[in-house]
Amino acid sequence: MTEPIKKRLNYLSWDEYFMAVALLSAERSKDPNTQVGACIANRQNKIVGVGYNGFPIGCSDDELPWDRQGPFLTTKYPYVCHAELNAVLNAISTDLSGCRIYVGLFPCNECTKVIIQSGIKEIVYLSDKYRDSDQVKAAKRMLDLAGVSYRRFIPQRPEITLSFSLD
Ligand SMILES: O=c1ccn([C@H]2C[C@H](O)[C@@H](COP(=O)(O)O)O2)c(=O)[nH]1
Ligand SMILES: [Zn+2]
Repeated sequence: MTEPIKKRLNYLSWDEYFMAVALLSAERSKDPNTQVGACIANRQNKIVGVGYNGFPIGCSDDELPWDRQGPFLTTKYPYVCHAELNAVLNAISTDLSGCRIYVGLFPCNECTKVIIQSGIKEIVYLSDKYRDSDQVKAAKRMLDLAGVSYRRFIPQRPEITLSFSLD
């Protein structure tokens, strides 16, 4: 008798899958300093929205600045749409009740307002590199008040490799 073929065991967990989609989406970003991606999953573990940070539709990447410093209007900050905002706006529904959002970077206060208002109930993040900023402090204050939970994604593997080779 031949042994039955066993299922593959090295498959991605849901958390790994959605975080990987967020990180892949971030690869679309043209921000030279920080590329952020976001992936929204619903209660059935279906992806309902993805996004990354970039300038608004119709606003040429060649016209607007990517600078971080200098007078406000000469920097990227007044112009760039954040990944979480884009993911919510790209979502298939405006009602994201009970959904989770996977993000490469802890959301700022403005994204947090969008996340709360959309009905998203959990944030799973990778980096919290701006944890000491007022924006992130304000974000956490609002999330705590609104009962939106957040947890850091703790990788169980160092990387996921994708290959475009056919064989
Ligand atoms: O909630 C957030 C916060 C920031 N971003 C984007 C906006 C910018 O493109 C970069 C941050 O640039 P720094 O050079 O690190 O200041 O990240 C976002 O998408 N979501
Ligand atoms: Zn933001």
